[in-house]
Amino acid sequence: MSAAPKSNEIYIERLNKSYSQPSAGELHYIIKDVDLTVKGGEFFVLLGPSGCGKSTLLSLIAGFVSKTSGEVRVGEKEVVRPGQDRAVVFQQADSSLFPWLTVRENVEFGLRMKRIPAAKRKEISDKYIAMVGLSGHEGKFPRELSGGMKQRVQLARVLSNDPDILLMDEPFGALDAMTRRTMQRELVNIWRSTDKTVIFVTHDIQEALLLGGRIGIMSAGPSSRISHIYEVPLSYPRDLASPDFHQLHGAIQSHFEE
Ligand SMILES: Nc1ncnc2c1ncn2[C@@H]1O[C@H](COP(=O)(O)OP(=O)(O)OP(=O)(O)O)[C@@H](O)[C@H]1O
Repeated sequence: MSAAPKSNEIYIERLNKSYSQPSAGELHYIIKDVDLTVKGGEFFVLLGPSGCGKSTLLSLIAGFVSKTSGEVRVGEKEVVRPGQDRAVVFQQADSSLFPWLTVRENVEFGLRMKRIPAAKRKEISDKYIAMVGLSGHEGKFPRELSGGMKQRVQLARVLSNDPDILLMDEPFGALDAMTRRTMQRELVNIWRSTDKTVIFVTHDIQEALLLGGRIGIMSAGPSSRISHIYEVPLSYPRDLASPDFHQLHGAIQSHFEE
């Protein structure tokens, strides 16, 4: 008898998403026949050119958009709507933080909704605010924070809700290079200290190689699919200057030059 699927595993089978094109009156496939299994606790990167359908695939897993056909399951459950088991981190923290709430109030928002008592809320928010390096900034409002700090608040809020799965859509795309590197390091540390499954969308090969245990290459759309999956046999923290890193970078780059 096979074991039941873990609640933080993601199964995608023959997944299609199409929109009808008003002019042609025919179906326009954004993604077509996508098959993917992401194991529990895995850090999986979706890499592809702009407009290929990465965000669409992530939104299908999040339950924000409905599929045209095929299957998306988390553990044994079919995804039909957003759920507390899956949290999404977007590129722009501005659109997800409440401007009238402080850092701590933003981080505790979901806990308050779940009616967690104040002392427990504080314990949890303290932990994640410290984890993302924002201790001492608890009383500030989003307008008083830099872009990188706002992104950390978003991450702390998502983590404090303790989702099994983190869906991240180019979360560091708007940050300057130095902050981005810091956030990448912190994310890897956080992921390694938990059992969370991460799906991370990017179009940056270097970022994919710094973070991912596996990297799924999405072909250019329309009718995009995952054309190749790379295993990344490099230990963390990844060394940008190592020959293995360089060699994998070149191999992945070649997919986008064909
Ligand atoms: N609601 C919609 N109706 C019609 N087409 C859509 C809709 N949403 C997305 N698309 C199209 O789907 C395609 C994929 O978009 P998506 O945002 O998933 O790509 P992406 O790979 O995440 O791009 P980027 O890296 O630029 O963010 C694009 O051609 C986009 O125009």
